Amino acid sequence: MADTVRIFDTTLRDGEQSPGVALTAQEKLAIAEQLARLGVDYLEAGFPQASEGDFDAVSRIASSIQGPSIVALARCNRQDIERAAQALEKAQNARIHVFIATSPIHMQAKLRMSPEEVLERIDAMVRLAKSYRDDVEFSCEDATRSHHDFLIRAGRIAVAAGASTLNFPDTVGYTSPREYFQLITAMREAIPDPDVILSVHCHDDLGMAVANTLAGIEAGCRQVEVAVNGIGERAGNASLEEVVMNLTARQDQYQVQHHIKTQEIYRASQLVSKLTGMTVQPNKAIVGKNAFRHESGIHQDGMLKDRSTYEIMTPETVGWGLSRLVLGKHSGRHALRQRLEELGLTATSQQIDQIQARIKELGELKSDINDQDLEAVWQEEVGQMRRSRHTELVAWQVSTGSQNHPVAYVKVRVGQETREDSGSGDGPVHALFQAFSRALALNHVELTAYHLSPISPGEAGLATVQVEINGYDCETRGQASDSDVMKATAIALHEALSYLYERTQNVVA
Ligand SMILES: CC(=O)SCCNC(=O)CCNC(=O)[C@H](O)C(C)(C)COP(=O)(O)OP(=O)(O)OC[C@H]1O[C@@H](n2cnc3c(N)ncnc32)[C@H](O)[C@@H]1OP(=O)(O)O
Ligand SMILES: CC(C)C(=O)C(=O)O
Repeated sequence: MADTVRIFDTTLRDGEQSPGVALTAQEKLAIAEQLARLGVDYLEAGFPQASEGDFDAVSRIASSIQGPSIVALARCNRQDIERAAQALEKAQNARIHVFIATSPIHMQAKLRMSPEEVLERIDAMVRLAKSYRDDVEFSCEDATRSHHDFLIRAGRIAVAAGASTLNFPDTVGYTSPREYFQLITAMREAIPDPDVILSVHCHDDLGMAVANTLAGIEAGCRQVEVAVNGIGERAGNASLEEVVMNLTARQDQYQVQHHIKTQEIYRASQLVSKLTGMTVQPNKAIVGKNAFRHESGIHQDGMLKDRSTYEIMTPETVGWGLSRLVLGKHSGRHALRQRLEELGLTATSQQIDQIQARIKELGELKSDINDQDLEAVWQEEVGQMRRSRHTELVAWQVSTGSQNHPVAYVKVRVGQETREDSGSGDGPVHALFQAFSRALALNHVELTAYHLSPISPGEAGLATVQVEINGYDCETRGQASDSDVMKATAIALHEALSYLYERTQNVVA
């Protein structure tokens, strides 16, 4: 184990701190399931004290996800730690992650605490966390702008109080590989206990997060905190896929093992991108659309003669799965099942029928159904984005143009009853929203956000629509993918509003 680096994924905590990203508990569960398939050792599910939604998401992940140890973040105060412990109650394996800043600027300007007060707080709060969970991690926020002597004192106190992992974050993405190597080396010399794991958590403000993380490993860190697609606060965190593939492709250099099933990387990247709405740049290492594409003649010639002339790893290693079966409207159930299996997705016979019907509809519009399309359909028919089955969308219609005000008509089935209604609005989305609200007799609802993202930019693929609706003391979301943007909009609106309808009728658990 000494030479195994633990992968601590913080996509759902620091990743969700990306400006503009807010995931529902259901979306977090879908990502958590994929992270478990990916094989992360630690899954930081959130910061329970931050909101009821965060608490709920951490609790749901803690009670349903098997495999990784589930982590909850807490400041060095009693309420945060108790809330984290409560959220983790049902987890088989769990860790409380306690942090406080140790740099002069953070202690003086932000915490307004003296260094001695900070040390006392670490001692008391790590002990408190330890009283709830055996596994406690302590992080010195802004470690790379902290004095080494102070970090050593803080680290020793945390270990004496029960922490078994010490994390030294480069919170503001300020350090360099050489400097970070020196910092971690100094910590390892001062705290040589092999049972205490040293950890890195690097931000990308100067584009150095992955390089600094690797320097930390070279200096002896055996835990890395990373996020899928490198998302996170400001410029983001070190990207999971880049760190892991460095360790894999450059085994000769780093000589450490990890537990990641690299074939699950691409799917994790796609899911996170889709649910967060943060698109992956085409030239992004490992998971960008162009990462394994070769354009120029000399490269293509080399590739045809021997792939290793221009590929230091194969796309299959990270799950790009070069599809050997082209899916389309003529595809049968066997081909669908096989491709789903290749993608690691399971479905019952009945679900395969539903997926096939959707694929045939899509195949009428698009000749080449790609894996993203298939996964989007799978998510909606089988996965965590499964549609509500309590109310059914029977029909919808929207009319708009330069000469007429946008109007919409909808027909929904609620139990045995069929309801029809219409609405008008400033635009077609608003008109549909009004029509659904009326049909479901929801008087106090507001459409607060509408996001549209093409899954395959530039291609005739599926567009994903996400809507957010407030009402009845609840904030809910709907999401749907279709090649017809208005159809996706109608399905997403119906999804979110029927959830609210079910709440008002107390059908939702
Ligand atoms: C580096 C990181 O990524 S740290 C994690 C960042 N993540 C988040 O902030 C999650 C989202 N945050 C939130 O929802 C809110 O900030 C909450 C619920 C946590 C706190 O909200 P509020 O009580 O309104 O406080 P606010 O955020 O304005 O200020 C933070 C307070 O925590 C204190 N604090 C900050 N870090 C710590 C810490 N590690 N330990 C103890 N206290 C801390 C600050 O000094 C400030 O205290 P003050 O109110 O006495 O001045
Ligand atoms: C809470 C810690 C680990 C953090 O996110 C940071 O310092 O960036």
